[in-house]
Formats: sequence, C-alpha cells, structure tokens
Amino acid sequence: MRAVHFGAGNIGRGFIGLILSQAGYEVVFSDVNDTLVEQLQEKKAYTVSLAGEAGEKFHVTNVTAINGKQQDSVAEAVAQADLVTTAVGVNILKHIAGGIAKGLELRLERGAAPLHVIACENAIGGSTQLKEHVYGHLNPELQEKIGRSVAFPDAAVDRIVPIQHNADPLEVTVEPFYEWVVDESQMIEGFHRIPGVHYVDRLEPYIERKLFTVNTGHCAAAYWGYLQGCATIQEAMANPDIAGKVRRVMEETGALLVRKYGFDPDEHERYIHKIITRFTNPYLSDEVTRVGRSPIRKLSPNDRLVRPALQSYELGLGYEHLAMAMAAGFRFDDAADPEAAEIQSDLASLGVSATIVKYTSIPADHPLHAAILNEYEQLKKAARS
Ligand SMILES: NC(=O)C1=CN([C@@H]2O[C@H](COP(=O)(O)OP(=O)(O)OC[C@H]3O[C@@H](n4cnc5c(N)ncnc54)[C@H](O)[C@@H]3O)[C@@H](O)[C@H]2O)C=CC1
Ligand SMILES: O=P(O)(O)OC[C@H]1O[C@](O)(CO)[C@@H](O)[C@@H]1O
Repeated sequence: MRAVHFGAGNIGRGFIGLILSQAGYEVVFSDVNDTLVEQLQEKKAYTVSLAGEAGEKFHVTNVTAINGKQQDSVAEAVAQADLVTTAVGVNILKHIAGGIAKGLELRLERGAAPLHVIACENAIGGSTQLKEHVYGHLNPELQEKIGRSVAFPDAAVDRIVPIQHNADPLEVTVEPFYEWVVDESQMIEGFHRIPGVHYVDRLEPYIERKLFTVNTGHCAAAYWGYLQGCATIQEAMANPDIAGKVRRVMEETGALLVRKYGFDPDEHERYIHKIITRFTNPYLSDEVTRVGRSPIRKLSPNDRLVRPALQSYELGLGYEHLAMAMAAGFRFDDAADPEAAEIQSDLASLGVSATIVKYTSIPADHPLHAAILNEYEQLKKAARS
C-alpha cells in the first residue's frame, strides 16, 4: 500500500510518516523543500529519535519523495495512492489543492479505488477545509462523481516536534507521546485502519480538547516566555509565574470543556497535568518563536485563544487568562515571523483597539475586547518600566 503525505517537515517525518511506515505503507512525501526531497529520494530512509531517558530510535524505511512544485508528479502520485495525508500547515492547504484535484480527476478516469484524504493540521475541520479548496478546482459534475469515492475525514494530531538542529537533515527528534484521532463518521468503505490511530464517531470533543488545552497552553507559554526574554518553552516553564499562568489558562479552557462535553473534571485535571509535563520535557528544547509562530492564525476567531474565550464568556465562565494570553500574543514581535510583523505594523498604524478587532473579530464593545485591551496596555506599561 502506498500513502502520499504532503509536508516532509517535523510532523510529516516525525509523526505521520513514522506511523504510516510502521503500518506497512510505502510513504511518498511531497514537499517543496528541494534538499528534503533530494535526501529522501537518495536515502529512502530516516531516523526518528524519541526525546526521553531511553533515547529510543526508529529507522523509518520504504519512504521516498516527489517535488511538490511539479503539479503533474503530484497528481500522478495522488492517482496511484491508497491514502493521502497532509501536515503542511493549514494556510498551505490551498496551495496543495490543485495537484490533489488533478490527481482525483485521474483516479476517476482510471476507475481507481475509493480514497481517504486526511489533513493532519492544527485546526478545526482541517480535512473539510482541504476538501473545499480541492473542490474549488473541480466543476459540479466532477465534484459529485468524485464525492462518491473520495472522503476527507477530519483529524486531530498531537505530538510536540520542535525545530530540528541535527547534522542529518532527515533525522527528527520527537516527544514520546502522540495522539492521532480520526473522525470515522466521515469515512467511506474501503478504509484500512491504521494501527496507532484512534477512530471516533464525533471528533469535535477531541479536537477542541487538544486545541484548547495543548495548543492554548503552549502558545500562552510561548507568548509570556517571549516577553520575559526566554528562548525556549522549557526556560519559560521554569519561571513559576509563567508556569502558574499557563496552568490557569488551561484551567479556564478546562472549565469550558468540562461544561460543554461533560468530561470528568478529575480526568481532565490529569490531562492538564500530563500536558504540563510534556511542555517541561527536559530532553526537548523547543523555541518560543516556533510555538508562538503565526500569531494571526493563533489569534483568529476559530483558533485556540479567541474561540474558547468567546465560548467561556457566553457560558458565564472565566476568560481572564485567555485575554492575558491574547494581549501577550499581540506583543509577540518576532521580526522573523511575517504574521507578527504584520500585526506590529497594524498596531502602529491602526491603533490597538482596531487591531484587536481586525484579527480576533471581537467587536470593540465586547467585554472580552476591553479585557484584551486592558491587558495589552498593562504589558506595554510593564515593558516601559
Ligand atoms: N510540530 C509540531 O509539534 C506539530 C505541528 N502540527 C501541525 O502540523 C503541520 C506541520 O507542522 P510542522 O511539521 O511543525 O511544520 P514544518 O514546517 O516542519 O513542516 C511543513 C512542511 O511542509 C512543507 N510544505 C510547504 N508548502 C508545501 C507545499 N505546497 N507542498 C508540499 N509541502 C509543502 C514545508 O517545506 C515543510 O517541510 C502544521 O499544521 C502544524 O500546526 C500539529 C501538531 C504538532
Ligand atoms: O503552532 P502550530 O503550527 O499550530 O503547531 C505547533 C503546536 O502543536 C503542538 O505540536 C502540539 O501538538 C505544539 O508543539 C505546538 O504548540
């Protein structure tokens, strides 16, 4: 069996590629990074190391790559695939959609078997978003025909994989923990279950639990750490003030999740505790600039900060630390991050209130807006003193 995986980056090689290879798939990575593509074509294997005391290593074999810039090769790979997965970043999905659409048309012409396309991105409804981009390249007749034999089940993926600094460009060090949850209610016949993947009937509680706990806590640690001059999450979490606030932001989202989904509060508390242990893993060094990256995405209405804060407000629950984390996000001025630079430019030209509205879509007369603004001004004052 052959899987085509878009994105031979950290999650691609360190998580999805590893699991698929262990499940017996030949993994064909599609990437636009020429070095990665050439190395994978040449070596056809790479190493995944677990960041833990045992330092376990996995030799991943039966892999290769194609260049994602060559749309015909991408389409042919999709046409021949038994499974398609992605880990490119949710904002990149639109760029891979054309090649996938072309591949699906080829499959139709050739009467190929049913196919599942699973986006493994940090987003709610990632595969559904990809489907919309792909369908944007197909006329209604093709959409209808392809829809009968191609499914886009949504997924939640969790594994911390920092930016790599290894001599071997293919080697990747990952945390031991992983969770890959796929919505089986969106699947069609002919799917071969992948060992290590958890299939659920309803994904929403899983993706929101992951995004609003791991990702909310992680980006809050990154933004607060960045403002304190910490280089890594490990350094940030060693600061008791930051660690306390990170716990409290996850307690806020925890109260929301327990209320919304009826999770057992003690079990959720253990989930938070486990996540804090993961953030402080001494065998990883995870830069705050990676974890805080793309603040426009992270401050957008459907993402890890605004969505739980608005929902908490609606239910009369606390959102103080979420507002603090958002304010810190607006202060994240990493010049190497184009999204951070765009926000900083708007703060200077539009002012703070209008910038908050622009990125979060929270109206200026909303109490959450006032809370973010107030926290932002406090952070600014603290930076001056
Ligand atoms: N790194 C992590 O700890 C986790 C990341 N994720 C999610 O996984 C996704 C990927 O993240 P990372 O692996 O960390 O990023 P990454 O930057 O290491 O990997 C992304 C890869 O996609 C490639 N790419 C970009 N445009 C492409 C295109 N048009 N066609 C094919 N490949 C293309 C890049 O060259 C890069 O190799 C993101 O959505 C992220 O939110 C989810 C859970 C954990
Ligand atoms: O910042 P992004 O692209 O949403 O993804 C990285 C995040 O996902 C995680 O890996 C959690 O699964 C965290 O390391 C990090 O906060």
